[in-house]
Amino acid sequence: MTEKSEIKQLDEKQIEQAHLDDVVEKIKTSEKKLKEHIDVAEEDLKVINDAFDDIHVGMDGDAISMDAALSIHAQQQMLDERNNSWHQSQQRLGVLKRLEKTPFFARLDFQEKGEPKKEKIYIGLTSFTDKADHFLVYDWRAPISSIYYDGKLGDVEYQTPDGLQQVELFLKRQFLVENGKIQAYFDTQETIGDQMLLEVLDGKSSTHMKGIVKTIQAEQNKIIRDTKSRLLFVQGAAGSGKTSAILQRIAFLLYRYRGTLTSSQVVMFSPNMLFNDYIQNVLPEMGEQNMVQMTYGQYLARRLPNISMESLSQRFEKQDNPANKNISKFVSDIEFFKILTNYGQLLNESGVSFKNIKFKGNVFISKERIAEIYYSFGPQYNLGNRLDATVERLQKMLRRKVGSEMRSKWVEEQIENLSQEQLKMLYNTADQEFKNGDEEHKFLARKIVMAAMQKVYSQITHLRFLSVSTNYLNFLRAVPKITDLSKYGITDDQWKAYVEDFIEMFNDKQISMDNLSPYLYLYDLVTGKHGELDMKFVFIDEIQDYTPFQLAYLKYKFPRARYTMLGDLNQSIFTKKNSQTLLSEVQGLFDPDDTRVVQLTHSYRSTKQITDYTKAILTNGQKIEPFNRDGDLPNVLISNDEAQAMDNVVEQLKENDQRKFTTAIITKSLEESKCVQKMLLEHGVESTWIKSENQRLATGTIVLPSYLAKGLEFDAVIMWDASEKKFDEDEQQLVYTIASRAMHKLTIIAIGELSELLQRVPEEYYSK
Ligand SMILES: Nc1ncnc2c1ncn2[C@@H]1O[C@H](COP(=O)(O)OP(=O)(O)OP(=O)(O)O)[C@@H](O)[C@H]1O
Repeated sequence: MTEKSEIKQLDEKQIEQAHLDDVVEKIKTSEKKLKEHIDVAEEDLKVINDAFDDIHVGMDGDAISMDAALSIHAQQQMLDERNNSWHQSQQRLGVLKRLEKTPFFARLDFQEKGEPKKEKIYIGLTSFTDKADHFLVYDWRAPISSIYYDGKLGDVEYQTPDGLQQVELFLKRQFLVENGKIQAYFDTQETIGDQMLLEVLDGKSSTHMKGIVKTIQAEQNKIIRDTKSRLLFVQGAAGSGKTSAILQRIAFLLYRYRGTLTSSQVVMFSPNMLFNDYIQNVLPEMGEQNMVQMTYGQYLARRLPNISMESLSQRFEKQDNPANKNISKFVSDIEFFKILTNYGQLLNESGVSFKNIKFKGNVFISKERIAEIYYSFGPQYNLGNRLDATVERLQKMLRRKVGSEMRSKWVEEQIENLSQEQLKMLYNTADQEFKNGDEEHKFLARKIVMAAMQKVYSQITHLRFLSVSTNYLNFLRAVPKITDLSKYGITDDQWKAYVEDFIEMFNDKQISMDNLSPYLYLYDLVTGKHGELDMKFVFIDEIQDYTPFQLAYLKYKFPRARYTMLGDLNQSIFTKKNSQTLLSEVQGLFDPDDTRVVQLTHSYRSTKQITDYTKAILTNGQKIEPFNRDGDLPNVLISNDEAQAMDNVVEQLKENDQRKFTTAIITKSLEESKCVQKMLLEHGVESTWIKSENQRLATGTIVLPSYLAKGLEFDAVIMWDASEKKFDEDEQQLVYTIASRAMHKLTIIAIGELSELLQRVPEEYYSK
């Protein structure tokens, strides 16, 4: 830089700083007003609450006058309103506090086509006005802000709710602001300058994910602002910012559809609960509420509270023989979903199984009778209303039985044996009078029968007469008759064994992941449950670990939602699926005109050296472009035995600690992670063993199995035991997933010979 331009920069920086100071002042004024507002609201709340207490005190006994009831209602309404307003003000105050530290991170100078004047705007985390329509800061999600993320200088356009708008862009300036001070600024020609991104990416990892508003890349911006697609399918390399982008997308949607979309209408399915914890701060930091968040397993499991399903580690460590693999593939595919859907239609004519309804140990309404009733309704009925009509009929039958049951022996006996205490309980009032003994007898008999029948009544309403498991079993048994299993490389005997397996597990109150979704789908079909119509956006992260059946089922459960599915077909660690087929199967569920597929190819997480190395692990992977950030070559440490390998780990940890890197030691299995943590302790090294997804990430060194590392990242990763024969050829994607968690430093530990999967990485990509 010449001396002159340096001075110019200095002046310019001072001018920008003065402007920033001015904005901060105004933000502070606004905060002050808001605080006053909050104080008043709190005072009001206190007054209303006190008044509430007075009303309660004024009530005598449990009888409550109409006036009091009305008054309570009015107070409650007021309370709710004030509470809401208090809550909103608090939230806004939180956002302003953050804005105060970094009021804006970018400036745009432009002129709209057809407008006489040039404009200058600043962009920040949220909009800020000091008077009506006078924007000192524009929200990063405002339509105009879009050109900051994807426009070059010159003629550019951006999408507004009314259509495309054209502008000429003269200046795009980025600011690095810390605690209200501009540290540096860059004027960039293209999209977000690499310089700024480099600053951000060079930072350290943490136990919680960070937002990326300041440096959203053009390719990510497309995903974030998409409002058209019914299915937005994002394939992105490890570390390409898929998760980051969708969290920004959720924030964008909540902004764009403010007033019609609430955070409870957005659901995100994530790979495990550890990951949920990892990302939970991103939205609140942008002043938005978190969406509904769960794992697919959790979503299903809550419907079968008494049955335990396969855990992540069981799923991961299951050793499948070839026959099981074929069956697993068959029951996971769309074809199987269709078979089940068609089977559901056949059930409208015959085949649904029921259980006897019992009363006092005897069959009260037999299953055959129930089936007769169920199929007595004409073909215009579907499964759902057929069941409703049956319930109604059964309840009617129950009511009709009351009379005859009242005359039965057990009732007689019970009345005779009633104690005074019990009698009192049965009477409506303590001094209830009857015309004669007969009337009293009848009264008591009815009471007793009704009480006993209440249980049956609720069994009927809760559909206990429907045998869900038998119906599922019937279906499984019918499969060989419906389709030719040999087409899928499955013999009849193998299928029989699969069915037997289901029975055995079910008797043990367990169900496999393969059976779980079809089981619930059949249940939904029979009970006629339609999905959750109110859900507007569904996000599915790590899509490669879902089966097509599961995705089809989710689509059935959220029929009106728009879907964003993201994944890295290079990281299928559960399904080991051929990536392209998954994509085409998913696309088959949606209208092609409403589908958009986006590829993110740049990998931001890791240094160029690490990305080059991990990329070389994949033999036929998706496209990956490293981001040009410099670091060490990955180091591969090969030792003769376990003790030496452990020494290597300890040495590496020391070095990482010195460089202030947080290290994760990632092992293949859960068992190994346990051993490693124990051995570390024997060496006097403290670490946290993450053994279940219900834990939280800890600071300091952690040890965890591969399948829990999904979606996470760490300054440094030590891959424990990439020895020969440790990984099968089809576990390439698993090795890739482990290695690609590293941001700044990757170390591979092996004993004896290095795994074949890593031997093919060219030598120039690592140091030995
Ligand atoms: N535009 C960006 N600006 C700054 N940092 C970014 C950007 N995009 C991604 N990153 C960073 O890159 C890292 C990886 O992002 P993220 O975890 O979202 O990727 P991913 O595609 O979900 O990865 P994976 O599939 O490996 O789990 C994170 O540290 C994230 O903050």
